[in-house]
Amino acid sequence: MTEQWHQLRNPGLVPGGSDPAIAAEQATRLGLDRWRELPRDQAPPWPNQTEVDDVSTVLSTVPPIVAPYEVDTLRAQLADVCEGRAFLLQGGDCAETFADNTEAHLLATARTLLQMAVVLTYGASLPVVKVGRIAGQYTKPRSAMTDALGLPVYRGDMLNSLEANAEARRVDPQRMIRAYANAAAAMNMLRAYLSAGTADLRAVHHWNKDFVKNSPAGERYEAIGREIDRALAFMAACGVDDDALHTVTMYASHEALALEYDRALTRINGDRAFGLSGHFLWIGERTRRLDGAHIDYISRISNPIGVKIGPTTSPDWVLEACDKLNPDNVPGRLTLITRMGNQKIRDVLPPILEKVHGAGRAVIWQCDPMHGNTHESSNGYKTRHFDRIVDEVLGFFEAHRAVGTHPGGIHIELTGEDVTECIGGAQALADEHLSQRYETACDPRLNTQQSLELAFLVAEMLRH
Ligand SMILES: O=C[C@H](O)[C@H](O)COP(=O)(O)O
Ligand SMILES: C=C(OP(=O)(O)O)C(=O)O
Ligand SMILES: [Mn+2]
Repeated sequence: MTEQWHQLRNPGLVPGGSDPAIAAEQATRLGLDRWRELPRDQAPPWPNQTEVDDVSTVLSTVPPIVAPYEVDTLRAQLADVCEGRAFLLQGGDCAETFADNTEAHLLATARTLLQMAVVLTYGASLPVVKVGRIAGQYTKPRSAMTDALGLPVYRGDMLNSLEANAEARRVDPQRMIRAYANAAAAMNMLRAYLSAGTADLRAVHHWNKDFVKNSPAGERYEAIGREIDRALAFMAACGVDDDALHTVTMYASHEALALEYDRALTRINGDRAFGLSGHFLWIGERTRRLDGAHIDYISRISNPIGVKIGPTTSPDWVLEACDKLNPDNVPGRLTLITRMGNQKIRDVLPPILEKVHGAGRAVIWQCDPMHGNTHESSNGYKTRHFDRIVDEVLGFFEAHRAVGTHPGGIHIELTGEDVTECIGGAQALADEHLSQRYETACDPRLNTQQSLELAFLVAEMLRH
């Protein structure tokens, strides 16, 4: 067993790793707390700093949610995405909640992602790296500080409660402990199920065949379904019975917004810091100022990281972000998640791609077709139209084709349940259906059928 193996799997065994004085000195050297002095958008209105510090102390000694070697493995797989040899599928709830952190909900999300991944693998003829918005997606940046009732806005279960009264909306530091416990339990369950045959490729394809059979738009997807069938039969005939067909790795990601939480779950390994609250952490559109706290924190951890970029992003800003977040130009380190809106992507994205590609920067380009396409329905629901979502992905592919860059992946808000939150799709959901099952704690998600339909459409785009 090599020294390196030991260090990666046993952070506590790193010489000095469990000594608080040495850990503090290393943290200072790595600048892990510099963010505390910087401007910070969307800072939680903590009622009591002493309580935040006490909770942080507790979280700084617990076993982390993920392990450093997993984080490094994901970074290596994302290097393949960056270099055009793989595709990245990321998805899950906009806001996970403690109440919905159930076996059924987690498995439904995982199952939907796996179903989408099989279709995309076939469409791209490339491996698909699977990352959930899962096991820790418990914070939300908001556009307004109060809601329609005049109450302090809901900021995600890690910070306050969705319940509509002033006391529930008070930000409570103890919720970080509950978030940790929920994330740890979710990660534990996912690891167990996904390594135990639940994710068997044939079973997943079988679920997809059910979708094709039952979807009103099934005919359109039948051809791809049949081709996958043939490919599986061919592999079986050749005697391929690899572990890869039976087990799956799903990585966990969330927005790094409550920096106290992510910092407390940061561990030092050798001379590197790892944010071990999740494998992949991203910074949102509302908190990406380059001189701000969020960008500073994330610049100092070794994880693969993402930054959302909206329609006002300039090519120069992106180059500066690359300098700051990936100065060594390591492939797989930085994912830029474009969320421009279907009406803007074709204008805003190409000049960014040209500049960044021209400068030789290693970047994964991922399309979030959700956050630029939100509107209010005629009956007052926050919703998204399936056609606009598909059109933004199409615009993303067109831009990459024109510039010659790799459309690396998609980032989707979805659930494996039959909710009615986004309109359109083969089920033809319309405004009047939204009230039937509108369950999201924040943004509208694609339901199972809409998610699979999107996967089939993206597979078609990948093939042509
Ligand atoms: O998930 C993203 C943001 O948190 C969300 O879109 C903000 O929603 P709001 O505009 O309702 O605050
Ligand atoms: C907050 C989110 O997105 P954005 O930062 O792109 O608005 C999100 O992904 O839920
Ligand atoms: Mn969202």
